[in-house]
Amino acid sequence: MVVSSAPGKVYLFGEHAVVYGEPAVPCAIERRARVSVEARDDDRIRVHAEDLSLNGFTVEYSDDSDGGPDVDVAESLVQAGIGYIDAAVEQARDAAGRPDAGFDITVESEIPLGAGLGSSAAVTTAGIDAGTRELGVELSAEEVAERAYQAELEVQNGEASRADTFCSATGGAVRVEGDDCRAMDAPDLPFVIGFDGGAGDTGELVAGVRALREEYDFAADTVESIGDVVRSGEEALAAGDVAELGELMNFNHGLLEALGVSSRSLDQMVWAARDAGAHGAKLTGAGGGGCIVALDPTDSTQTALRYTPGCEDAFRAELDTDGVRVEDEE
Ligand SMILES: Nc1ncnc2c1ncn2[C@@H]1O[C@H](COP(=O)(O)OP(=O)(O)O)[C@@H](O)[C@H]1O
Ligand SMILES: C[C@@](O)(CCOP(=O)(O)O)CC(=O)O
Ligand SMILES: [Mg+2]
Repeated sequence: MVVSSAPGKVYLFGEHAVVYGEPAVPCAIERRARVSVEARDDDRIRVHAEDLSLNGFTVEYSDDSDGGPDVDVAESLVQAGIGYIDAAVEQARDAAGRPDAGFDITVESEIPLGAGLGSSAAVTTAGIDAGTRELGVELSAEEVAERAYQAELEVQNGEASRADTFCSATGGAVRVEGDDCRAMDAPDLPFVIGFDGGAGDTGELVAGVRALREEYDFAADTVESIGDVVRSGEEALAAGDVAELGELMNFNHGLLEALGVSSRSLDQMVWAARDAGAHGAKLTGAGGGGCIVALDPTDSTQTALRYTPGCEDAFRAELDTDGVRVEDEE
């Protein structure tokens, strides 16, 4: 049995635009998904995922009953929910040259699902690491990142960047531009996260931006402008200029808003953070609902968010310099 864990992330800058080759800077945070994998004697997969509830049903997914998954919801919903785990299993089988390997899998996560904190990348990355180790294969963080990217690409219908998976695999702050992924020096940043309790569908939101970009030249220009904001953000990061970083985060949020991926509750939380004196605030991840990230070294933003309509939870997040790692091996 092997347990591996991998961190979630916030985007300081660049989500969505990164899908079209612009640079992005995600930062791993100390909230992890843990995946435990135990090889079976047969070729079956059994998944226990406490946090994955579909229409209120907790998922206990197994492919060993003739009637399909062992839950009381439509199979298509289960497949959508379980897609990342399935894709991680395929990657682990492929890496070990064991196409028929069966596993019992348990997923536990501190990362809200579909909220822009990269739960899918963390689960996929930890799953591939634990699955390959259980089969006696040890991959480097970069190899896990590559396979996790292929898995996300498959589940998200060919629409994914390397940003989430590389960040989750290596930890720290990273810079991703197309296939070029590298670690970045970053000062300790005072992240505050606001969560509206909701979720957005990454695949659908990415498809929406693609459609806008194809329909309007100014939407394509907006995507390129996000790239310009990221390049300025890199300079501010190198200079440790937190006030400038905040300004640029505000700008980045405005451009994402223009691309239609914000929501009323995300905007309310962004404004509450700015009113409370945060250096800046923006949505993180695909949007549609979920989380915002603000920079504030004081408690003001967290307190203000707690009283903001639409905000369900507000918490601080520390940069996690650790990427994917083994927690337990028997
Ligand atoms: N704890 C978990 N257990 C099982 N699957 C999970 C878990 N967390 C995330 N996932 C998978 O990731 C999907 C959410 O990913 P996504 O829409 O990309 O949002 P995000 O990556 O921002 O959290 C879920 O629908 C599910 O398939
Ligand atoms: C919108 C996007 O840039 C980030 C999605 O992040 P998340 O899955 O919402 O955490 C898509 C991608 O980079 O694959
Ligand atoms: Mg995701």
